[in-house]
Amino acid sequence: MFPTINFTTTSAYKYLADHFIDINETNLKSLFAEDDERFKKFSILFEDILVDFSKNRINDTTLALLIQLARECKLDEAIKAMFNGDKINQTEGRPVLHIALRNQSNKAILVDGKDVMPDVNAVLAKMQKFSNAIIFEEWKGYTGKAITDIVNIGIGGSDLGPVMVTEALKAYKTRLNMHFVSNIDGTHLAETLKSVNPETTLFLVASKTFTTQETMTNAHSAREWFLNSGAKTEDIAKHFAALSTNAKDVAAFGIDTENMFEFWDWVGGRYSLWSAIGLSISLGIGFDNFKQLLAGAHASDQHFENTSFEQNIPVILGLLGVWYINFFNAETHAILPYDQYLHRFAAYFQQGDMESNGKHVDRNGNAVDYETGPVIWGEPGTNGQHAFYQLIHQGTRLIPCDFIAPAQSLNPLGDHHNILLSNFFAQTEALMNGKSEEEVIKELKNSGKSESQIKELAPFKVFDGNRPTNSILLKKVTPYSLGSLIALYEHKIFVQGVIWNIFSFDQWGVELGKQLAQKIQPELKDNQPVSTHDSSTNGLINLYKDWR
Ligand SMILES: O=P(O)(O)OC[C@H]1O[C@@H](O)[C@@H](O)[C@@H](O)[C@@H]1O
Repeated sequence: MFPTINFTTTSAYKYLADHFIDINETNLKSLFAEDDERFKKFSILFEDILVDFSKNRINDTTLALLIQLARECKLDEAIKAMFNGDKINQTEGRPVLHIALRNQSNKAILVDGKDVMPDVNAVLAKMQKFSNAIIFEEWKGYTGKAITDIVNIGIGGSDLGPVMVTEALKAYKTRLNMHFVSNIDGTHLAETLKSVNPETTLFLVASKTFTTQETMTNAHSAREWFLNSGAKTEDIAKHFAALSTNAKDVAAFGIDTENMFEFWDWVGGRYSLWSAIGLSISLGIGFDNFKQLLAGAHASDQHFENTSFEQNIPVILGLLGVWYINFFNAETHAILPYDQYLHRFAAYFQQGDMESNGKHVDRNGNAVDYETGPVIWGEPGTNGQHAFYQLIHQGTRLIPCDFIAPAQSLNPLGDHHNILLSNFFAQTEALMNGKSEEEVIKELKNSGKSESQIKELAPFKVFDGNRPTNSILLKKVTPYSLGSLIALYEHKIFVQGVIWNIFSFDQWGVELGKQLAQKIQPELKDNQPVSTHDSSTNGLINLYKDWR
């Protein structure tokens, strides 16, 4: 296991703390003015993805110190440990091997002395065969009709990845209509079932554990709906498949284990879209495109594993995050894709990042005395511009943002893409440069305002600027480039977890609410008032009982 180091005790941290005082007084604009090479120096081209991090509040010294910090925290050893299959998810005693799921090199990866690749490849082959049978209409429903609709029932990692990717790659869609049901709110399933026909619908019950309450409740209700439509129990085999690590419970549910697509406990839920959980992706965009997604992610894995820290995108992005969170006290990080297809990208990484790095104890079990994972949020541009960008431009908080855009549109339509991209370029420029009082006054004068009006209005129109952004420009959103992009973000989260000395691959924080809900559920069966909770919880439950 790689060593546990409190990053605030490293020499790099101390140098960074001093250096921060200088940078905090330096303006990004002047950093650009001083250095013609800044863009060249602070951007990385990786295949068809350009990551421009030059509009960050850094100079050569900052970057060198951040990299020293990574070295002192033994990031190199941590990366090796993950790729080696060491049990780095220590609190659950498991390795972390989503990289094996997309290991196109087929190099052996050992878990407890056994190469996992033959099993990974066998499930991929099964997914290919199944996807093709459904897409090309060899597989028929119980009345002999081809499948037209897929309903994926899952939540968290068994939902967000497939939703995000099938939306992002809609332009590559097969003939199948995709639906995703996650919420335990009956509305989600009921509304979905209104639009599908039991004879032509395939349900994928996606759950790593196959015990998640929301998913199992939705799956049982879907089965009941199917059987109520006139189908028989033996017809379930044609209309239900399971994506899970839990063969026993899959069989108990009544799903033929022939229709079970397996994965393993070394795949974290929020890192599972590359596994059998990706079956909905493979059905939605075709297996060859799913393979391309894996290939793109594999390229990023190799980049992460083999590139020097100075040129390593996840390392740089991760360290920049640490710089803002731990030195500038930034609390949030916005992900802003200028691509409608990527509209669930930020939502996906809310789980990816916040469930991974929302931790308050270090790897020794001690409470940390520094901040860890940020709040991740975002919406696609330009919608965000007309909603919350006001706060990013003129609010009191520092919000580092990632701007993401493709150079080529998948729907070239008049001048739309140039307009979209002009906004993409303009926003980061505006956030960096801001608008000085002088400029504002000049502008107001030119618009014919009086001296007193100018004096009155000017303060509201000033933009401080100096607000940091990354620009990620993709040539085009393809299965391959999307796979690469997702994996770069995954590894960024890993880098930050190592610096913060926390376990990024467990998620104990989701358990308490689940436990309490299980205690409360039986109390809701009758109309007797409850008194076993605090007065607020009692009051709410009792009013609910009155009102329902
Ligand atoms: O895939 P299953 O096991 O249904 O879990 C679904 C989700 O449950 C949550 O409570 C978390 O643990 C997530 O990490 C997970 O993705």
